[in-house]
Amino acid sequence: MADGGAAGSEKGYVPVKKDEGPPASGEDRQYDEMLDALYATFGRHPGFRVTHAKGVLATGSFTASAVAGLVTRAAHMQGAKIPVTVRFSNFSGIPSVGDGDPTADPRGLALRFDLGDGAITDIVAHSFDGFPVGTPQQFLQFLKAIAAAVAEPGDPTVLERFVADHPSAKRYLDAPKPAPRSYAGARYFGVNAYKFVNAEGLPRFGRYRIDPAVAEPNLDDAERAAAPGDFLADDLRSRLLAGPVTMRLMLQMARAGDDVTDGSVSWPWAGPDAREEIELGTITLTDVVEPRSENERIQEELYFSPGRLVDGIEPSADPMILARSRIYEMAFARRHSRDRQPTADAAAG
Ligand code: HEM
Repeated sequence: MADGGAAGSEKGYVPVKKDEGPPASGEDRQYDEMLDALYATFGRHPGFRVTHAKGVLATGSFTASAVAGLVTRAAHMQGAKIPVTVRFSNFSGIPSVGDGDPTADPRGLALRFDLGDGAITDIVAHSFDGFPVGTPQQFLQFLKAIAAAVAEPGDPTVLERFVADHPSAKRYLDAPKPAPRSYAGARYFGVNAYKFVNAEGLPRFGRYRIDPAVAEPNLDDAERAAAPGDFLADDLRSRLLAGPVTMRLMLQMARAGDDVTDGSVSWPWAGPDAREEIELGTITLTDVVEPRSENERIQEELYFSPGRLVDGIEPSADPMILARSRIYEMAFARRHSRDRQPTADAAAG
Protein backbone atom coordinates (compact mmCIF):
# COMPACT_ATOMS: atom_id res chain seq x y z
CA MET A 1 0.00 0.00 0.00
CA ALA A 2 1.20 3.46 -0.77
CA ASP A 3 0.37 5.16 2.48
CA GLY A 4 0.24 4.16 6.13
CA GLY A 5 -3.44 3.15 5.92
CA ALA A 6 -4.72 1.39 9.02
CA ALA A 7 -1.26 1.47 10.51
CA GLY A 8 -1.04 5.25 10.13
CA SER A 9 -4.22 5.94 12.06
CA GLU A 10 -2.77 4.76 15.36
CA LYS A 11 -5.63 5.10 17.79
CA GLY A 12 -3.79 3.99 20.90
CA TYR A 13 -1.09 6.59 20.35
CA VAL A 14 -0.90 9.10 23.16
CA PRO A 15 2.35 11.09 23.24
CA VAL A 16 3.64 10.99 26.82
CA LYS A 17 6.56 12.77 28.41
CA LYS A 18 8.66 10.83 30.83
CA ASP A 19 8.53 13.56 33.44
CA GLU A 20 4.71 13.89 33.41
CA GLY A 21 2.12 11.91 35.34
CA PRO A 22 1.89 10.64 38.89
CA PRO A 23 4.99 9.77 40.94
CA ALA A 24 6.39 6.34 40.11
CA SER A 25 4.98 3.40 42.05
CA GLY A 26 7.22 0.65 43.43
CA GLU A 27 6.47 -1.42 40.35
CA ASP A 28 7.23 1.46 38.01
CA ARG A 29 10.62 1.92 39.68
CA GLN A 30 11.33 -1.75 39.07
CA TYR A 31 10.20 -1.45 35.44
CA ASP A 32 12.38 1.63 35.00
CA GLU A 33 15.30 -0.45 36.24
CA MET A 34 14.44 -3.10 33.63
CA LEU A 35 14.46 -0.48 30.89
CA ASP A 36 17.79 0.89 32.20
CA ALA A 37 19.26 -2.62 32.09
CA LEU A 38 18.05 -3.08 28.51
CA TYR A 39 19.54 0.29 27.52
CA ALA A 40 22.79 -0.74 29.23
CA THR A 41 22.83 -3.93 27.15
CA PHE A 42 21.95 -2.52 23.74
CA GLY A 43 22.89 1.16 24.00
CA ARG A 44 20.60 4.13 23.49
CA HIS A 45 19.10 4.59 20.03
CA PRO A 46 16.62 7.45 20.44
CA GLY A 47 13.27 6.91 18.79
CA PHE A 48 13.75 3.16 18.53
CA ARG A 49 12.34 0.42 20.75
CA VAL A 50 14.79 -0.55 23.50
CA THR A 51 14.41 -4.14 22.35
CA HIS A 52 12.99 -5.45 19.06
CA ALA A 53 14.34 -2.20 17.60
CA LYS A 54 14.46 -3.24 13.95
CA GLY A 55 11.21 -4.22 12.34
CA VAL A 56 8.96 -4.00 9.34
CA LEU A 57 5.23 -3.30 9.13
CA ALA A 58 2.78 -5.11 6.93
CA THR A 59 -0.99 -4.82 6.67
CA GLY A 60 -3.82 -7.13 5.74
CA SER A 61 -6.79 -8.78 7.41
CA PHE A 62 -7.85 -11.48 9.83
CA THR A 63 -10.84 -13.75 9.43
CA ALA A 64 -11.86 -15.94 12.35
CA SER A 65 -12.70 -19.60 11.85
CA ALA A 66 -16.13 -21.06 12.59
CA VAL A 67 -14.90 -22.47 15.93
CA ALA A 68 -13.24 -19.30 17.26
CA GLY A 69 -16.61 -17.88 18.33
CA LEU A 70 -17.27 -20.96 20.45
CA VAL A 71 -14.23 -20.15 22.62
CA THR A 72 -14.52 -16.39 22.88
CA ARG A 73 -17.16 -13.75 22.35
CA ALA A 74 -14.43 -11.23 21.36
CA ALA A 75 -15.66 -9.09 18.46
CA HIS A 76 -12.80 -9.98 16.10
CA MET A 77 -13.36 -13.71 16.62
CA GLN A 78 -16.86 -13.89 15.15
CA GLY A 79 -15.91 -14.31 11.48
CA ALA A 80 -16.00 -10.77 10.05
CA LYS A 81 -12.97 -9.61 8.04
CA ILE A 82 -10.90 -7.44 10.42
CA PRO A 83 -8.09 -5.12 9.25
CA VAL A 84 -4.75 -5.95 10.86
CA THR A 85 -1.28 -4.47 11.14
CA VAL A 86 1.68 -6.76 11.79
CA ARG A 87 5.13 -5.72 12.93
CA PHE A 88 7.81 -8.36 12.44
CA SER A 89 11.04 -7.66 14.33
CA ASN A 90 14.48 -8.84 15.42
CA PHE A 91 15.04 -9.23 19.16
CA SER A 92 18.07 -6.97 19.47
CA GLY A 93 17.75 -3.38 20.68
CA ILE A 94 20.21 -2.28 18.00
CA PRO A 95 18.27 -0.85 15.05
CA SER A 96 21.02 -1.60 12.51
CA VAL A 97 21.45 -5.25 13.58
CA GLY A 98 21.98 -7.62 10.64
CA ASP A 99 19.16 -10.13 10.18
CA GLY A 100 21.69 -12.97 10.47
CA ASP A 101 23.18 -11.68 13.74
CA PRO A 102 22.80 -14.04 16.74
CA THR A 103 21.17 -11.25 18.79
CA ALA A 104 18.40 -11.00 16.17
CA ASP A 105 16.71 -14.08 17.68
CA PRO A 106 14.08 -14.60 18.85
CA ARG A 107 12.09 -12.79 16.18
CA GLY A 108 8.97 -10.87 17.11
CA LEU A 109 5.48 -10.72 15.70
CA ALA A 110 3.19 -8.00 17.02
CA LEU A 111 -0.35 -8.11 15.68
CA ARG A 112 -2.98 -5.38 15.88
CA PHE A 113 -6.65 -5.90 15.12
CA ASP A 114 -8.56 -2.76 14.17
CA LEU A 115 -12.10 -3.34 15.40
CA GLY A 116 -13.48 -0.02 14.16
CA ASP A 117 -14.70 3.04 16.08
CA GLY A 118 -11.27 3.39 17.69
CA ALA A 119 -11.25 -0.06 19.29
CA ILE A 120 -8.02 -2.02 18.92
CA THR A 121 -6.57 -5.16 20.45
CA ASP A 122 -3.07 -6.64 20.17
CA ILE A 123 -1.12 -9.89 20.39
CA VAL A 124 2.66 -9.69 21.03
CA ALA A 125 4.50 -12.95 20.33
CA HIS A 126 8.02 -14.17 19.65
CA SER A 127 9.67 -17.11 17.94
CA PHE A 128 10.85 -18.86 21.12
CA ASP A 129 8.48 -21.30 22.81
CA GLY A 130 8.77 -19.98 26.36
CA PHE A 131 10.61 -17.34 28.34
CA PRO A 132 13.74 -17.41 30.53
CA VAL A 133 11.81 -16.68 33.74
CA GLY A 134 8.27 -16.61 35.07
CA THR A 135 8.07 -13.34 37.02
CA PRO A 136 8.99 -9.68 36.48
CA GLN A 137 11.23 -9.73 39.58
CA GLN A 138 13.26 -12.62 38.19
CA PHE A 139 13.42 -10.93 34.81
CA LEU A 140 14.86 -7.78 36.37
CA GLN A 141 17.61 -9.87 37.99
CA PHE A 142 18.24 -11.63 34.68
CA LEU A 143 18.47 -8.35 32.74
CA LYS A 144 20.81 -6.83 35.33
CA ALA A 145 23.02 -9.92 35.13
CA ILE A 146 23.18 -9.63 31.33
CA ALA A 147 23.94 -5.90 31.53
CA ALA A 148 26.80 -6.66 33.97
CA ALA A 149 28.14 -9.35 31.63
CA VAL A 150 28.24 -7.05 28.58
CA ALA A 151 29.57 -3.98 30.49
CA GLU A 152 33.18 -2.79 30.04
CA PRO A 153 34.81 -4.39 31.99
CA GLY A 154 32.30 -7.23 32.04
CA ASP A 155 31.37 -9.40 35.00
CA PRO A 156 29.88 -12.72 33.82
CA THR A 157 29.72 -14.23 37.32
CA VAL A 158 26.32 -12.71 38.22
CA LEU A 159 24.78 -14.24 35.11
CA GLU A 160 26.45 -17.57 35.76
CA ARG A 161 25.01 -17.65 39.28
CA PHE A 162 21.55 -16.62 38.06
CA VAL A 163 21.52 -19.29 35.36
CA ALA A 164 22.67 -21.95 37.84
CA ASP A 165 19.67 -21.10 40.05
CA HIS A 166 17.11 -20.78 37.22
CA PRO A 167 16.91 -23.82 34.90
CA SER A 168 14.42 -22.09 32.58
CA ALA A 169 16.96 -19.26 31.99
CA LYS A 170 19.62 -21.86 31.20
CA ARG A 171 17.23 -23.60 28.82
CA TYR A 172 16.51 -20.28 27.10
CA LEU A 173 20.18 -19.33 26.74
CA ASP A 174 21.30 -22.79 25.61
CA ALA A 175 18.49 -23.44 23.13
CA PRO A 176 19.44 -23.13 19.47
CA LYS A 177 17.79 -20.06 17.98
CA PRO A 178 18.10 -20.60 14.25
CA ALA A 179 17.49 -17.75 11.82
CA PRO A 180 14.28 -18.10 9.82
CA ARG A 181 14.38 -18.01 6.02
CA SER A 182 11.43 -15.65 6.09
CA TYR A 183 9.46 -13.78 8.75
CA ALA A 184 6.40 -15.39 7.18
CA GLY A 185 7.89 -18.87 7.45
CA ALA A 186 8.55 -18.80 11.22
CA ARG A 187 6.35 -19.87 14.13
CA TYR A 188 5.59 -17.37 16.92
CA PHE A 189 4.47 -18.05 20.51
CA GLY A 190 2.31 -15.83 22.73
CA VAL A 191 3.95 -17.39 25.84
CA ASN A 192 1.62 -15.88 28.46
CA ALA A 193 -1.81 -17.52 28.89
CA TYR A 194 -5.09 -15.61 28.60
CA LYS A 195 -8.63 -16.39 29.70
CA PHE A 196 -11.06 -16.76 26.79
CA VAL A 197 -14.73 -16.31 27.63
CA ASN A 198 -17.54 -17.23 25.24
CA ALA A 199 -21.09 -15.90 24.92
CA GLU A 200 -22.32 -18.33 27.60
CA GLY A 201 -19.69 -17.03 30.02
CA LEU A 202 -17.64 -20.25 29.86
CA PRO A 203 -13.96 -19.50 30.61
CA ARG A 204 -11.03 -21.45 29.09
CA PHE A 205 -7.32 -20.69 29.29
CA GLY A 206 -5.01 -20.78 26.30
CA ARG A 207 -1.85 -19.48 24.69
CA TYR A 208 -1.58 -17.99 21.22
CA ARG A 209 0.67 -19.39 18.53
CA ILE A 210 1.01 -18.02 15.03
CA ASP A 211 1.96 -20.59 12.44
CA PRO A 212 3.18 -20.07 8.90
CA ALA A 213 0.93 -21.43 6.13
CA VAL A 214 3.79 -23.79 5.35
CA ALA A 215 6.65 -24.27 7.85
CA GLU A 216 9.95 -23.47 6.14
CA PRO A 217 13.41 -24.80 7.04
CA ASN A 218 15.61 -22.37 8.95
CA LEU A 219 18.88 -21.08 7.51
CA ASP A 220 21.90 -23.28 8.07
CA ASP A 221 25.05 -21.68 9.52
CA ALA A 222 26.62 -20.95 6.13
CA GLU A 223 23.43 -19.38 4.77
CA ARG A 224 23.05 -17.34 7.93
CA ALA A 225 26.61 -16.01 7.72
CA ALA A 226 26.15 -15.07 4.05
CA ALA A 227 22.69 -13.53 4.47
CA PRO A 228 22.37 -9.82 3.56
CA GLY A 229 21.66 -7.57 6.56
CA ASP A 230 18.07 -6.78 5.58
CA PHE A 231 17.10 -10.05 3.94
CA LEU A 232 13.98 -10.57 6.05
CA ALA A 233 12.25 -7.29 5.18
CA ASP A 234 13.36 -7.72 1.55
CA ASP A 235 11.92 -11.23 1.53
CA LEU A 236 8.60 -9.98 2.91
CA ARG A 237 8.44 -7.24 0.28
CA SER A 238 9.08 -9.62 -2.58
CA ARG A 239 6.62 -12.23 -1.27
CA LEU A 240 3.87 -9.65 -0.95
CA LEU A 241 4.57 -8.25 -4.41
CA ALA A 242 3.91 -11.76 -5.72
CA GLY A 243 0.64 -12.13 -3.74
CA PRO A 244 -0.89 -12.38 -0.26
CA VAL A 245 0.89 -14.28 2.51
CA THR A 246 -1.19 -16.20 5.04
CA MET A 247 -0.49 -17.30 8.61
CA ARG A 248 -2.69 -19.23 11.02
CA LEU A 249 -3.64 -17.93 14.47
CA MET A 250 -3.76 -20.92 16.80
CA LEU A 251 -4.86 -21.27 20.41
CA GLN A 252 -3.18 -23.93 22.53
CA MET A 253 -5.63 -24.86 25.26
CA ALA A 254 -4.48 -25.45 28.84
CA ARG A 255 -5.03 -28.95 30.18
CA ALA A 256 -6.20 -29.53 33.77
CA GLY A 257 -3.16 -29.03 35.99
CA ASP A 258 -1.29 -26.74 33.58
CA ASP A 259 0.09 -23.65 35.32
CA VAL A 260 -1.41 -20.74 33.42
CA THR A 261 0.59 -18.22 35.44
CA ASP A 262 4.10 -19.18 34.33
CA GLY A 263 5.21 -18.49 30.75
CA SER A 264 8.65 -19.99 31.37
CA VAL A 265 7.09 -23.48 31.19
CA SER A 266 6.05 -24.39 27.66
CA TRP A 267 3.31 -26.89 26.91
CA PRO A 268 3.89 -29.57 24.28
CA TRP A 269 2.26 -28.86 20.93
CA ALA A 270 3.56 -31.96 19.16
CA GLY A 271 3.81 -35.60 20.20
CA PRO A 272 1.63 -37.69 22.53
CA ASP A 273 1.36 -34.95 25.19
CA ALA A 274 0.33 -32.23 22.75
CA ARG A 275 -2.38 -29.99 24.10
CA GLU A 276 -5.67 -29.51 22.30
CA GLU A 277 -5.45 -26.72 19.75
CA ILE A 278 -8.03 -24.54 18.11
CA GLU A 279 -7.44 -22.70 14.87
CA LEU A 280 -8.76 -19.24 15.63
CA GLY A 281 -8.46 -17.96 12.10
CA THR A 282 -6.31 -16.83 9.20
CA ILE A 283 -4.13 -13.74 8.95
CA THR A 284 -3.78 -12.61 5.34
CA LEU A 285 -1.00 -10.10 4.74
CA THR A 286 -1.25 -8.12 1.51
CA ASP A 287 1.06 -5.09 1.71
CA VAL A 288 4.25 -3.81 3.25
CA VAL A 289 3.87 -0.18 4.31
CA GLU A 290 5.79 1.89 1.73
CA PRO A 291 7.99 3.79 1.28
CA ARG A 292 10.59 2.49 3.71
CA SER A 293 10.86 5.84 5.54
CA GLU A 294 7.08 5.85 6.10
CA ASN A 295 7.24 2.27 7.35
CA GLU A 296 9.83 3.30 9.94
CA ARG A 297 7.98 6.48 10.90
CA ILE A 298 4.77 4.58 11.61
CA GLN A 299 6.63 1.90 13.56
CA GLU A 300 7.91 4.62 15.82
CA GLU A 301 4.41 5.98 16.48
CA LEU A 302 2.91 2.57 17.25
CA TYR A 303 3.11 0.67 20.42
CA PHE A 304 1.75 -2.81 20.73
CA SER A 305 0.73 -4.14 24.13
CA PRO A 306 -0.02 -7.63 25.44
CA GLY A 307 -2.52 -5.97 27.80
CA ARG A 308 -4.62 -4.23 25.15
CA LEU A 309 -7.61 -6.58 25.29
CA VAL A 310 -11.32 -6.58 24.48
CA ASP A 311 -14.38 -8.19 26.06
CA GLY A 312 -14.11 -11.99 25.73
CA ILE A 313 -10.32 -12.13 26.27
CA GLU A 314 -8.92 -11.44 29.75
CA PRO A 315 -5.47 -11.66 31.28
CA SER A 316 -4.74 -14.81 33.27
CA ALA A 317 -3.07 -14.39 36.66
CA ASP A 318 0.33 -14.59 34.93
CA PRO A 319 2.10 -11.55 36.49
CA MET A 320 4.00 -10.95 33.27
CA ILE A 321 0.92 -9.75 31.41
CA LEU A 322 0.26 -6.77 33.66
CA ALA A 323 3.97 -6.07 34.00
CA ARG A 324 4.59 -6.18 30.25
CA SER A 325 1.60 -3.92 29.59
CA ARG A 326 2.98 -1.22 31.85
CA ILE A 327 6.60 -1.73 30.74
CA TYR A 328 5.74 -1.36 27.04
CA GLU A 329 3.78 1.81 27.86
CA MET A 330 6.76 3.19 29.78
CA ALA A 331 9.16 2.12 27.03
CA PHE A 332 7.01 3.95 24.50
CA ALA A 333 7.05 7.07 26.69
CA ARG A 334 10.83 6.86 26.92
CA ARG A 335 11.33 6.59 23.20
CA HIS A 336 9.21 9.74 22.80
CA SER A 337 10.63 11.59 25.80
CA ARG A 338 12.08 15.07 25.56
CA ASP A 339 15.64 13.82 26.16
CA ARG A 340 15.47 12.20 22.76
CA GLN A 341 18.33 13.31 20.52
CA PRO A 342 18.71 12.68 16.82
CA THR A 343 21.41 10.12 16.05
CA ALA A 344 22.88 8.72 12.87
CA ASP A 345 20.55 5.74 13.21
CA ALA A 346 17.45 7.88 13.70
CA ALA A 347 18.41 10.26 10.91
CA ALA A 348 18.92 7.35 8.53
CA GLY A 349 15.40 6.07 9.34
C1 HEM B 1 8.93 -9.01 31.75
C2 HEM B 1 9.20 -9.51 30.53
C3 HEM B 1 9.38 -8.62 29.34
C4 HEM B 1 9.89 -7.36 29.28
C5 HEM B 1 10.43 -6.52 30.42
C6 HEM B 1 9.83 -6.94 27.91
C7 HEM B 1 10.23 -5.71 27.45
C8 HEM B 1 9.96 -5.19 26.20
C9 HEM B 1 10.10 -3.81 25.82
C10 HEM B 1 10.58 -2.70 26.72
C11 HEM B 1 9.73 -3.70 24.53
C12 HEM B 1 9.70 -2.42 23.67
C13 HEM B 1 8.29 -1.86 23.69
C14 HEM B 1 8.13 -0.59 22.90
O1 HEM B 1 9.01 0.31 22.97
O2 HEM B 1 7.10 -0.45 22.19
C15 HEM B 1 9.35 -5.01 24.08
C16 HEM B 1 8.93 -5.31 22.83
C17 HEM B 1 8.60 -6.57 22.44
N1 HEM B 1 8.55 -7.71 23.23
FE1 HEM B 1 8.90 -7.84 25.18
N2 HEM B 1 9.31 -7.94 27.15
C18 HEM B 1 9.02 -8.99 27.99
C19 HEM B 1 8.46 -10.19 27.64
C20 HEM B 1 8.18 -10.57 26.35
C21 HEM B 1 7.61 -11.82 25.97
C22 HEM B 1 7.20 -12.94 26.92
C23 HEM B 1 7.49 -11.79 24.61
C24 HEM B 1 6.93 -12.80 23.69
C25 HEM B 1 5.81 -13.46 23.95
C26 HEM B 1 7.97 -10.50 24.14
C27 HEM B 1 7.98 -10.07 22.84
C28 HEM B 1 8.19 -8.76 22.44
C29 HEM B 1 8.01 -8.29 21.08
C30 HEM B 1 7.60 -9.12 19.87
C31 HEM B 1 8.26 -6.92 21.10
C32 HEM B 1 8.18 -5.96 19.91
C33 HEM B 1 6.78 -5.36 19.87
C34 HEM B 1 6.62 -4.39 18.71
O3 HEM B 1 6.83 -4.82 17.56
O4 HEM B 1 6.28 -3.23 18.97
N3 HEM B 1 8.37 -9.79 25.23
N4 HEM B 1 9.49 -5.91 25.11
